[in-house]
Amino acid sequence: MKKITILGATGSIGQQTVDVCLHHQDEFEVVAVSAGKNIKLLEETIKQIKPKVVCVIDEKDALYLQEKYKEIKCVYGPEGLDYIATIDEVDIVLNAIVGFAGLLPTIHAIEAKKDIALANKETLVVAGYIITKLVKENGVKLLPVDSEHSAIFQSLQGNKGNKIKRILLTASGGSFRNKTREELVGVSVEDALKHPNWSMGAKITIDSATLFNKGLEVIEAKWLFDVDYDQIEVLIHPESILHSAVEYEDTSVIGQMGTPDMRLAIQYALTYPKREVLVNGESLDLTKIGSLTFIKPDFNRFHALELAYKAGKIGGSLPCVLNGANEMANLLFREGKIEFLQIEELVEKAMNAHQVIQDPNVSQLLEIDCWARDFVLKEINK
Ligand SMILES: NC(=O)C1=CN([C@@H]2O[C@H](COP(=O)(O)OP(=O)(O)OC[C@H]3O[C@@H](n4cnc5c(N)ncnc54)[C@H](OP(=O)(O)O)[C@@H]3O)[C@@H](O)[C@H]2O)C=CC1
Ligand SMILES: CC(=O)[C@@H](O)[C@H](O)COP(=O)(O)O
Ligand SMILES: [Mn+2]
Repeated sequence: MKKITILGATGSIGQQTVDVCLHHQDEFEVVAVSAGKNIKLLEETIKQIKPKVVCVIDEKDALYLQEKYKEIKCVYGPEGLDYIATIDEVDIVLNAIVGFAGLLPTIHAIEAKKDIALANKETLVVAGYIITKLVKENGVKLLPVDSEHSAIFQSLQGNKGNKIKRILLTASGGSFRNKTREELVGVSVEDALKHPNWSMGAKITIDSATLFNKGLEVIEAKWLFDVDYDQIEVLIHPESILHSAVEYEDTSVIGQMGTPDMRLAIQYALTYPKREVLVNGESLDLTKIGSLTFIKPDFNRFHALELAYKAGKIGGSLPCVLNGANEMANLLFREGKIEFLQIEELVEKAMNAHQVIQDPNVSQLLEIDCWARDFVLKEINK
């Protein structure tokens, strides 16, 4: 029986993880779950999976839950997250928290020698050099959940010792993939939230539309697979069927295809190296799809992608600035306070205003993240 903590259990990935675990109750026991503020969904989740421990953001929610569910231990805040990320009996922590908030629990879980199934890509973007070092030192597994990185990971199986020539990282192009840059002026939040192929949380859906999601994934791939940035090629692939691929030295390209269903990537991270039945999984019918399209992204149209390559190549504290500024700008757009194209403008301004620090430690990263968010807020209030 594998014992699991799910961080961010009330989110899109979190709920799909719950679904996977419910379908494999003979194999997985969910010991602990965390939520943010969605207490109603957390209560439904508690009834389904009966965890021993739950964590929420606010003390008042923890007190409410503790009163109602006396058999469960209810904790809260950053200390609560650290607690459930490090419970003795837990084998693997699936981190599906959105944003920078996922960093510290990942670090603490690794230090407590837990394997990590990582959906929270922001962890690797801001602290890839710290995380990969900790993973080695603590002898734990870091298993990708992000669909592209799961595809790459799957394409690497059976090829130990063979050098990667290139990674082909596919991108749907997001909600506005058919619009020119001029047509992006004045686009609505509602339209930006309509992803063509995936149903996901709001932040990542906006990131897909700006292509910051793909930019974050480029940096995520660099750390997960130990490649140089010029070995990572992004391809716009509107059908989202080839989830990514690896080219080897002999020019053979091995990829992973499937219908867009995150439960596969989640399940593979939890059952690796075994493959199991994906309950209600839809088989891919290539004859229905007919043809697959691949287009080289134009950096002028998808400027966010260019910014992410720049941040990744310069490295140090710059990816943390890109991430923090993007998180704030993404939120301001969703709140109707800025225009869509201002997201990348604000991120670029923050990057330009920042004095890069090489190898920042965790407390420096916390400060830099705050600085980048404040910078964006000050810019829009000028
Ligand atoms: N959704 C997808 O298909 C994919 C997502 N990912 C990545 O997975 C991560 C999660 O994405 P997704 O599931 O879409 O996001 P959601 O917004 O749907 O869920 C986020 C989860 O994190 C919780 N949360 C939010 N803020 C905090 C905080 N400050 N402290 C603690 N918990 C918090 C939320 O709680 P609550 O809602 O209760 O407030 C919720 O449980 C992201 O990093 C994303 O990039 C990667 C690939 C695909
Ligand atoms: C499902 C998943 O992994 C997302 O990160 C997805 O990749 C988003 O689609 P885009 O390719 O549009 O960014
Ligand atoms: Mn992805």
